Amino acid sequence: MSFDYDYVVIGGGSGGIASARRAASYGAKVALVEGHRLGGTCVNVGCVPKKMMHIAALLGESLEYAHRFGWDVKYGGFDWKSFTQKRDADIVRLNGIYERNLTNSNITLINGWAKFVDSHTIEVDGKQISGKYVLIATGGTPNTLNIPGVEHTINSDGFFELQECPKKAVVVGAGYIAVELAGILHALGSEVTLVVRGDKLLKKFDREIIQHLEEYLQKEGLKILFSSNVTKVEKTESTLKATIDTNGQSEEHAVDCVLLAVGRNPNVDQLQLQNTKVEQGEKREIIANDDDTTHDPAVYAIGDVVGKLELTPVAIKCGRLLADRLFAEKTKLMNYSSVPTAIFSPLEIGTCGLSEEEAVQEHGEENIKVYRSRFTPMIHSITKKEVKMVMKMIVIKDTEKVLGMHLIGPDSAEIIQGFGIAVRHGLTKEDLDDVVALHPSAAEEFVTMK
Ligand SMILES: Cc1cc2nc3c(=O)[nH]c(=O)nc-3n(C[C@H](O)[C@H](O)[C@H](O)COP(=O)(O)OP(=O)(O)OC[C@H]3O[C@@H](n4cnc5c(N)ncnc54)[C@H](O)[C@@H]3O)c2cc1C
Ligand SMILES: NC(=O)c1ccc[n+]([C@@H]2O[C@H](COP(=O)([O-])OP(=O)(O)OC[C@H]3O[C@@H](n4cnc5c(N)ncnc54)[C@H](O)[C@@H]3O)[C@@H](O)[C@H]2O)c1
Repeated sequence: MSFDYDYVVIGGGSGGIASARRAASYGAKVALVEGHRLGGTCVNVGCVPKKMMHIAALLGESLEYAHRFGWDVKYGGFDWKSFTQKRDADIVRLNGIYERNLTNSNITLINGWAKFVDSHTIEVDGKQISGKYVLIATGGTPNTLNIPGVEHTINSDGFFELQECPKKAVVVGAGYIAVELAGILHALGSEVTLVVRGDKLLKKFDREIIQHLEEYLQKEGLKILFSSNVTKVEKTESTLKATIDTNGQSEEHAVDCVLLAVGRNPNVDQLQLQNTKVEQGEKREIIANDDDTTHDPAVYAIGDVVGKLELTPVAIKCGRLLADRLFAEKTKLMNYSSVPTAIFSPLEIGTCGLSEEEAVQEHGEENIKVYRSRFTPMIHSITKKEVKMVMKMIVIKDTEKVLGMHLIGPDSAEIIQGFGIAVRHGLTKEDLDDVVALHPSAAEEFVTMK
């Protein structure tokens, strides 16, 4: 049987582009179909614009601190429009780079939404193409709530379209996106209420670290309502009215923005998967095996659409490893354990491996040991801001093999990327102690813990 292409990739986001380019580098004939903007969620409405806003928030904080370090700073406030225009222009620049990279890799870019005609055949705007292998890398879309007035709310996509900083905002959710966007909005001048269904933020993370975050955010003036739900949103003449139910008590809040960050759904609606043998799970995610195969032998799936670990570097790595296996006879599979990750809230959290709670559950409390360090970061010895840095290392008691490392404080994302190597490769506390400390730094605590 002959096909138009060796590899047809649906979705030009983090995973799709990485897989397409790796396949093309081995000489495969590749087509990539993208219905919207190249770069997908991460570049257009995710990691990249979010991180730019995180930087804007941190710079605002630095301005506050600068005069305590002797600088004469005139503080004129934050110009949301000017900043967001520059942010968006840079994203357009990135879209262009992605397009040029595809062209330079001899990949055929097809603009439009793909649907399956059969396992090997895709239709885009009435035109059909076939591929020996087809990759689904269509990512996800924001979830919503079934409440009256939901049409007046926005999600994370809408957040990046805001033309001005809302004076008052309600953010619903307790995951990565809710915490990051609430924290960033607060730091950029919004009065934020975070509405959390349960009794904690980020429930899969190390509890002690998250407690520190919860206390910090509240001390900074961000209001967190636990055991709460937004039950209704109404549009009034000048603002929105959000009804928030807390333990059965209802209260109305006049706000400019209600942002829902209540999880994401796999982006599968347009694919017409019924024309393939692909099967889906409870949340409609595509069921993919460890080698990214689906129930259809011609179709593979990676990234957010399979819902295993929704992070850009995970989608990229999966995409590249898959291309290695399909077109270069390599065998390596994705390893989902000990993936480092960060929260930019904007106080940073870095984490890799098991939380203390997970370690207790997996190994038993008597078999683990926790090293901790809690100190004032050097910058705050002068700013006098009362905020501590907390670092934790969880090890197996006998061997002192590192199971997890977690920290909260400035530069935590940068720090955990390096120390992730220790967790991923099963190093021991002794191995870490063997490394000479870099002084003065916060990171040195991880090689000097007692
Ligand atoms: C607000 C936010 C912040 C985030 N921050 C981070 C972060 O800091 N770090 C991190 O690691 N991760 C972050 N993420 C997660 C990260 O963005 C995703 O894990 C990553 O983008 C997933 O890549 P993907 O290739 O699976 O899908 P995507 O990047 O979503 O790409 C899928 C692409 O497929 C296209 N598509 C869909 N259906 C079709 C179709 N039928 N035909 C043609 N094209 C189609 C879409 O238009 C899209 O461009 C964030 C996400 C959000 C929402
Ligand atoms: N810094 C980063 O790396 C980063 C940043 C943003 C997103 N991401 C990735 O994107 C994924 C999606 O992020 P997310 O925040 O949308 O999802 P999430 O799974 O992290 O959190 C979803 C939140 O929504 C809440 N929720 C669900 N239904 C609800 C309801 N009906 N009412 C109230 N609350 C409800 C959940 O309790 C949870 O707190 C993350 O899991 C992460 O992998 C990563």
